[in-house]
Amino acid sequence: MAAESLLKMLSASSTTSASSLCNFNGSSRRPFLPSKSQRKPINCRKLRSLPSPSPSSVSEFLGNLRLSSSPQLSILPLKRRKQQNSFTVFAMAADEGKRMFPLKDYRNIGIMAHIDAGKTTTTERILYYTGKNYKIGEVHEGTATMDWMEQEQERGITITSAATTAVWNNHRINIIDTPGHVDFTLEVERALRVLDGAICLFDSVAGVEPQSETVWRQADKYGVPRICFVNKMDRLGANFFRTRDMIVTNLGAKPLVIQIPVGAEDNFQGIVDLVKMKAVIWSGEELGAKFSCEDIPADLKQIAKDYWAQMIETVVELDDDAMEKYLEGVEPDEETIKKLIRKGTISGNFVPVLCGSAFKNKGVQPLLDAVVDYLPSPLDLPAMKGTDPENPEVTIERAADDDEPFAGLAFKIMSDTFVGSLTFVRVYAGKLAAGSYVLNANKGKKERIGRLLEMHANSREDVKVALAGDIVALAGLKDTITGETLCDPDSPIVLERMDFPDPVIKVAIEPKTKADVDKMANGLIKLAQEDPSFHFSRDEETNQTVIEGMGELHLEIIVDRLKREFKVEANVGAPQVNYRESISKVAATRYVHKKQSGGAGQFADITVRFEPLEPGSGYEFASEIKGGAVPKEYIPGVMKGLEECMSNGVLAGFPVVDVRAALVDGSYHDVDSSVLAFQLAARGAFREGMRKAGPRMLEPIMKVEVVTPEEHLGDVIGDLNSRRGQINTFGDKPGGLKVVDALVPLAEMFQYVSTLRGMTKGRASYTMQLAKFDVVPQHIQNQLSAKEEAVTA
Ligand SMILES: Nc1nc2c(ncn2[C@@H]2O[C@H](COP(=O)(O)OP(=O)(O)OP(=O)(O)O)[C@@H](O)[C@H]2O)c(=O)[nH]1
Repeated sequence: MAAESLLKMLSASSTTSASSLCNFNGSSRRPFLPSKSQRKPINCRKLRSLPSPSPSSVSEFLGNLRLSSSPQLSILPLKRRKQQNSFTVFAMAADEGKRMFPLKDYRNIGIMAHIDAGKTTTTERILYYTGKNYKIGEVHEGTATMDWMEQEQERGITITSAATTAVWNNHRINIIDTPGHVDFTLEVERALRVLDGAICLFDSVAGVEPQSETVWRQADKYGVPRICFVNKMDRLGANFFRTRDMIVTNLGAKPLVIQIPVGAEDNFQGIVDLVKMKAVIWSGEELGAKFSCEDIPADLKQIAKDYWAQMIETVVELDDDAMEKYLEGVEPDEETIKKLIRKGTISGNFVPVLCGSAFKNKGVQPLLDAVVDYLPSPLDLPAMKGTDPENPEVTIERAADDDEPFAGLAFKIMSDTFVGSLTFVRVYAGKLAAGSYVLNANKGKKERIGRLLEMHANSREDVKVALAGDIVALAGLKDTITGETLCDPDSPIVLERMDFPDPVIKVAIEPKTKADVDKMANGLIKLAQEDPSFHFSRDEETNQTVIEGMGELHLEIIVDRLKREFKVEANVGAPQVNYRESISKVAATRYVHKKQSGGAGQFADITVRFEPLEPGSGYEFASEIKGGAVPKEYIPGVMKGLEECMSNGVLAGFPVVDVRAALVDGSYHDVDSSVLAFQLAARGAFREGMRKAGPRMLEPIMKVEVVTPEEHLGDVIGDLNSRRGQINTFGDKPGGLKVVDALVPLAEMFQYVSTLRGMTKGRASYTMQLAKFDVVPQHIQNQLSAKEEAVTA
């Protein structure tokens, strides 16, 4: 929101319904005071009197005004006239490029959860309590301006945007969006790549669910420090302690219980804060409901003591001094406990566990306090690593510091109604200025930064400069796609790339009319730019366009977006599995490419050894030539020839994976040899060598979890067996439900949703995710090869 419009809005307001929300940290939320050198008064308005300017309501009112505005602005109370019950407010803006929030007060976080665990509800509550975006709307009831209406309209977008900024206790919290559905695992992956810490949300009835396990492992992979929030404590069947146990058994993690619930289900009232050894009890369920800090209820005193002791014994282990004192009978004070919880969380020793009910507005403020207290700032994490684009062997580091050369990572591209397409960038080091040129280090191309936008809870704002630690959306980039590095052209660096999973499913798609042909091509290019797990290509044999993605839902959404956003009507074929091809043994082959048909001849002689690699290794090429048997200048020809073939296996034309090809020997002719001749020889060597190396087909195997009422259990299992499923475990879920875990080939899972619905009268549900690639049974491999032969004949 522009500073001027914020001030207009402020001066239009006369009262606010300040509820006396006590600050959980004990102190009131004091407005943030920038240092003198950072201040640049842009305007000043005197606000009229507050109805009851008690210290807490004044402080909260000011906090609300400030928090709902941009973090670039600060609202400062300068004068409070006791007799007149009024005070004066200044709005201040930091100079462009100067920090309002020191980097140590930044938190870049994501909220990760299984579908329906309450991520959206919790995020909404966080935005409410940090920005009071809805309250501000109420303040202006009746005085709404067109400006405000526009903001309101935009709110839907900003809330669903890839990142939004909020402020809590003088800390800037950037919240990065992560979806719950497994087809969009990639979205979670790329969010994890750029965030510094995460809240893992669990449904206290269901406990740790399959998608929570997946995102947990992803967070492990990126070493992301986490805190857990056991949500939905108000639901029938809520069980905090069972969820805590599942964090141990299902995730193999070490939970540190720092809160226990007061009551559960209908009677859920609040929490016991074990750090303070106080109960926090909410008096209502509505947004902004009051809470009070009280003594721990008598029936919880013992259990609170036990968990307190567990917590203390765990944290003092991190500090010799604290441990020694504790052994001597001196309990650590609150500050020390918090410091040690923070240390252990950031180093991954344990995960603090909290609880609440986002829906009933209980537990959200302490959760925000925990984000500030325990999750890391960019300064707590190691410097970002990258490589020199000219020399990938050379590692370069960029510390989180405004004075370092600029380096940022594009982690999401999103179409936007207002500015076309937005590229979300995490700035790791240095400064990024609107209107400047940066280098796309992956492509070696310069890009001009048109606009820089900061997304807030209820607004978006043009900023001139983004600083280390910021997450901003850039408008106007032409060539940059997700996962690429933008950097200072004078100090190039390629940051560690994100891993993008390869698509596992594909469908043919055909424009309905000629008019749709160009529109479809344009739409597909844009969608593939946004989403690296979506690919499209032209199948030369069938002359069809093929789109590939992570699941049926993923592709359904792509087709739907083509229709809605790009106005393309298309016919869509049946989904097919993206098989892979690999080999089972080592084989070497010699291939001589020789042609003498008048004019210059062609000669290349190579020996290539093909070796199977570990699953997930992809394809590798190596030259083991000694003594110049194949001159250096011809080796790229061999590499290219082999690489071309790797997308087209010898069995049924599927991509080849987990293979190492080593050029081990060869010979050449002074006149007739050329790069092209070696390229053609490599193709011949591939065809022959792969056949000798025991080629085999691999298929995606899904981990499927079905939750069903007991009476349909038999049908569900019988059906999974008929789909080549391998049942792994059975279990119980609250409410008399049974849970079945199985591994089933993706090829057998198309349209499973409707079969399951029919079989159980809509009472069962399932989730599935890619578990591994496995060898296709011989009879199915034969069928697929025969099909391929028929197409190519
Ligand atoms: N009883 C109860 N219901 C909740 C709570 N939090 C969320 N819900 C409800 O659970 C359902 C799912 O909540 P969402 O916030 O949409 O969950 P989500 O994790 O964002 O879901 P996806 O975006 O689909 O992954 C909604 O009906 C919410 O009202 C809670 O604390 N208690």
